[in-house]
Amino acid sequence: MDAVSARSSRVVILGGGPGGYEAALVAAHLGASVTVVERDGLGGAAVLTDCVPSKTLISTADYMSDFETAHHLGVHLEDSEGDAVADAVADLAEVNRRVLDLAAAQSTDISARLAEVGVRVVAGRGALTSASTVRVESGDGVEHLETDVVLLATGATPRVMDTARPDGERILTWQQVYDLEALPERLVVVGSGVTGAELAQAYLGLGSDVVLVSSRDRVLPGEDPDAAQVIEDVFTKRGMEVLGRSRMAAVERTADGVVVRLEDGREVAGSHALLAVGSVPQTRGIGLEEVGVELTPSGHVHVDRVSRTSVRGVYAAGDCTGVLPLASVAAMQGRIAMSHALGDAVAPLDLRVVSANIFTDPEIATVGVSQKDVDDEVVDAEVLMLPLSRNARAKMLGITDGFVKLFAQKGSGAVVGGVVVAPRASELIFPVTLAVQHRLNVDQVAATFTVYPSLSGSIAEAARRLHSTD
Ligand SMILES: Cc1cc2nc3c(=O)[nH]c(=O)nc-3n(C[C@H](O)[C@H](O)[C@H](O)COP(=O)(O)OP(=O)(O)OC[C@H]3O[C@@H](n4cnc5c(N)ncnc54)[C@H](O)[C@@H]3O)c2cc1C
Ligand SMILES: NC(=O)c1ccc[n+]([C@@H]2O[C@H](COP(=O)([O-])OP(=O)(O)OC[C@H]3O[C@@H](n4cnc5c(N)ncnc54)[C@H](O)[C@@H]3O)[C@@H](O)[C@H]2O)c1
Repeated sequence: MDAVSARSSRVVILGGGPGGYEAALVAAHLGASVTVVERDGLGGAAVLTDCVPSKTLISTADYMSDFETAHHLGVHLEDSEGDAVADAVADLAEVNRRVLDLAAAQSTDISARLAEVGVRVVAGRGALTSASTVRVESGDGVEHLETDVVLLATGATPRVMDTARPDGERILTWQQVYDLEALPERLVVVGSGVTGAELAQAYLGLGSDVVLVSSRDRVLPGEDPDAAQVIEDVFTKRGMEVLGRSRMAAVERTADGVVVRLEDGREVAGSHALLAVGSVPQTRGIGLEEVGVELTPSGHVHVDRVSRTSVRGVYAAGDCTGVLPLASVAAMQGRIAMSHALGDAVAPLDLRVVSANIFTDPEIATVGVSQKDVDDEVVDAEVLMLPLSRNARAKMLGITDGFVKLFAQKGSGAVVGGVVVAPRASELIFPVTLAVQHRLNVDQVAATFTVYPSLSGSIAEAARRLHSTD
């Protein structure tokens, strides 16, 4: 499609999360007439209930943990009488108000940006009636939108088990915790994936007693094993009870709280339970199968690397595709879809260069190939891991847990991946991402100046130690 036809094209996007709204911006920029149909609010689950709220909550928990480590740096907190102050106290109602206000403000900013570029937003639930017609049900009735291009960006929703039904009061999904007025006394978090690990540590930092029910051998299965070990050690060191190899069978209300029944018969009592047992894509009941859009056995929309579905003119992006459930990937898939559909230059999605971060304390940031790829001999790489405890800046900052790990291709020395476990690892991973994306070798990274003293000095040092003398 040339630029003229892009200008006369109509695009309808189902879902206003990062997959949907980033695509809308690109399509509007290319001159298309764009409508976003959104059921719950612009920004999607990412902004309203998942990514943004959890990271805002974690910011408060991180701030609180600084008080705990203050004495290591020679700081003692006293009240006006000169008596030692034992604890900082989080007012959860206030914290949650801040979380929800910030999410709402972010959603408003997205609305303003879409309005600025002329995108029409329809509040309602959309469904396909053909590859070129979308039916929208809203408070105002039913509308049928004719279109040339459809983008499905309907996201995912928390998985609910029949034996553990959330009630919004004591048994909660991660989307329901922001209505709590007081801190749970004893929170049982079920599921030790990224969502469970991040929120378990957040509530521990805020002052709850936390039990983490993990069905696997260790927390954060699927992540770098060295990084996951550091995080599990930090969890237990700070007083979290981690129950490994413990699969939840059911969660029930009791007179004054909840009981989590494990498959092996054990019971874990708590004041509240937080279910973090995964998500399901929102792809059912919206006409996809009827129109011929192919779904995978898990219910995700099957897409190729330019976000095409099995039906011409219908694209999909984000968590409904299950490609890699990250806001950044959803946004990239959405942008790629629109560039492809509207005839602009486009490079297919490249997952090898996605950087991701787990917002525990310390954070875990990763990019490129993984330890598993190396162990499984998918990639022939040298691995170098450098603990941060020997870094001068880390000592000054009181950082005891964490490391930098680099993967360098044997022979060429090209940096093909890395892991950083550190406070603000999300910021520190960027130089490694640059190296991976632009195929810099370890000598190029090592020869780049770093500030002294700095945590990033350990990245250059790791590269230096990977220098090959063959
Ligand atoms: C607790 C948690 C924390 C996370 N933290 C991070 C993080 O720190 N960084 C990161 O990169 N990723 C994070 N993620 C992942 C990230 O939130 C998702 O990858 C992202 O939301 C996917 O965006 P999306 O556009 O596909 O879908 P969503 O953000 O889910 O948006 C989809 C939207 O579509 C709407 N919708 C659905 N069906 C219809 C319909 N039929 N008609 C109209 N509208 C519809 C929904 O109402 C929703 O608003 C986190 C996830 C969770 C669960
Ligand atoms: N910081 C971030 O970027 C961030 C944060 C949260 C989520 N995410 C994205 O969302 C994806 C999904 O993460 P998630 O943690 O929500 O889901 P997940 O599916 O990765 O983890 C769910 C965990 O619950 C466990 N589980 C399932 N049933 C159980 C049971 N009955 N008892 C005990 N444990 C049980 C599973 O074994 C699994 O480890 C991540 O891979 C990531 O891409 C990203």
